[in-house]
Amino acid sequence: MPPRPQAQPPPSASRQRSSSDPFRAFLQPPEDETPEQREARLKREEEAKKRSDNIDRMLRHDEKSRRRKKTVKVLLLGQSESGKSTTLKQFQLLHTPAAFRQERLAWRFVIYLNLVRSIRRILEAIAPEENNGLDDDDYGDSYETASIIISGPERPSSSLAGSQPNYEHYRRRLAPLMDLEQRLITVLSDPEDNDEQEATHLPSSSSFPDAPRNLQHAASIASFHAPSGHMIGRPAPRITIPPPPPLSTSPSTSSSSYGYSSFSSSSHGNPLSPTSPTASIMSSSTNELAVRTGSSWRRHFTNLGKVQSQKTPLSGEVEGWWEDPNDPVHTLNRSAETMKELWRDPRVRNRLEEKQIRLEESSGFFLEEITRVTAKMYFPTDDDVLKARLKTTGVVEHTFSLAKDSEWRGVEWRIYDVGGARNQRQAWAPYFDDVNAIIFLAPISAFDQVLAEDPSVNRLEDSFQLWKSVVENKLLAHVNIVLFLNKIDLLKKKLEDGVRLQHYLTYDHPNDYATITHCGCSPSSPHPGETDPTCRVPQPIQHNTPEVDSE
Ligand SMILES: Nc1nc2c(ncn2[C@@H]2O[C@H](COP(=O)(O)OP(=O)(O)OP(=O)(O)O)[C@@H](O)[C@H]2O)c(=O)[nH]1
Ligand SMILES: [Mg+2]
Repeated sequence: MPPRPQAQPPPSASRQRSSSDPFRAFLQPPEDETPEQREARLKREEEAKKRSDNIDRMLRHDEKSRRRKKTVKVLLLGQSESGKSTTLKQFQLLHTPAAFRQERLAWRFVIYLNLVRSIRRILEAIAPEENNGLDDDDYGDSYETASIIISGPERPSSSLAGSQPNYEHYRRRLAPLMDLEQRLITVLSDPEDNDEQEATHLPSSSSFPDAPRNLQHAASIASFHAPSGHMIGRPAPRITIPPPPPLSTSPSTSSSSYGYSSFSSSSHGNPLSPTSPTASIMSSSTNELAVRTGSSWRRHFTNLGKVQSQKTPLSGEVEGWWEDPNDPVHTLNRSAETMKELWRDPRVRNRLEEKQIRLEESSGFFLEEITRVTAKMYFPTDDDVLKARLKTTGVVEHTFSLAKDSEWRGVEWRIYDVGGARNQRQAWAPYFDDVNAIIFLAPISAFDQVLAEDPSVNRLEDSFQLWKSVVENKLLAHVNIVLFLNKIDLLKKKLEDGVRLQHYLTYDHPNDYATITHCGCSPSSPHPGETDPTCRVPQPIQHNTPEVDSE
């Protein structure tokens, strides 16, 4: 009889355990197991353990990747120029700073265009009445930005009232900038782009066109991009929710002096998908330069940045863009002194004040930085990029993770930035179905402004109606909605400058920032007027009320 294996417990003990653990007894080796049988059994057990360990490992891996793939989808909503793209840029700067900085140089042309457009707006404002609007045929409407102010009866007037700025002097000397504007638009627009084919590059600075293109070119780009009249044209009064497009999971890549005054959140989440597969930059002479859905505009910019950043301004070894005689920086540099003279001219300032044009509320930031921005080796700072204005059309997606934050580690954040102009809002609805959170931006400084796309509508009124449509939308009943009251710096400045809220709202309280920001607004009641009947939005002038319709 073969000897029992040493590790074999005595039958009595085995029987004892078996009374409490039936599987144990079942797994016990037979009492008469031979050494060969034992060796084979141990081998089988070892293989089974390996298989089991593999399965465990796979399960652990699946669980990890399941956790890693957890996605939080955030939609940025709000009217045009409310600050959605700026908020997105702030997210990018915070969480993907390397990618943000890689694109900085490419923003140079956008900043130039912002500056040149501000100069054009000033020239339009100081032009003699019969000449007002420069060449209207060429330069389009004058209400392209949010800086249009509703007439208020008591604007402070200056002792310079009546004295005329020397329009002809400025017009002649700044004429090259007016040409440059169109050249910049041409460079930033992509004539090859269409709805079927993404354009993939922008010309480098050396291929900057020498002569301004016919303005119809830019306009035709804009209209070319208008699918069924949706993207361009008069505002759509209602938003109807089309059936959700197929799920898209493709990610695209794409703080500052700004701040938010307060936020309230209401708890009221499924897959989002871009509405248009195409992307590009588009513009027209009558509209702001706009960026379209998707990633290719960023690719344009990144490529442009790469081309130029090979010639780093610090290396001193290779030529920089400033050595290219066709680079727009030279025209800007030559015109810098005249631009500064224009911007500092008290008669000009007075005329802007009379016409209630506040360039600082749109792309006018760079007027304060003319020397730096027009320097030959100008390299945009983070803050410059944050302030640069590029209107969004369609939906732009940005993906990032909070790697260092343990609580959110492994979670993918997807932020969707939409165009906020009225004719862009129909692109929002397909995203309602699958979003986890909405950040709604309301620029509270806009009480004395009208919509660029419809000058009969007060911007604050539009923001309220839009907010109401969003919070009342049934599809968003379970979505976390955060309200950012934005542009508080501009509100403060406006109030300090003596602009009175009561000229625009039914309001009977002191005209100071603290009182105004607390009047009738609370997290539970974000609509002024609900808690204080003396503080409410003015009755709308006849206009198309923006609505988000879930039918
Ligand atoms: N002063 C000030 N300017 C701001 C603030 N937030 C945004 N801006 C500026 O307002 C302008 C419009 O901001 P965007 O972020 O482009 O607005 P948007 O909501 O994306 O607009 P659309 O793309 O047209 O829908 C830009 O020039 C920003 O730099 C703010 O808090 N204060
Ligand atoms: Mg935008």
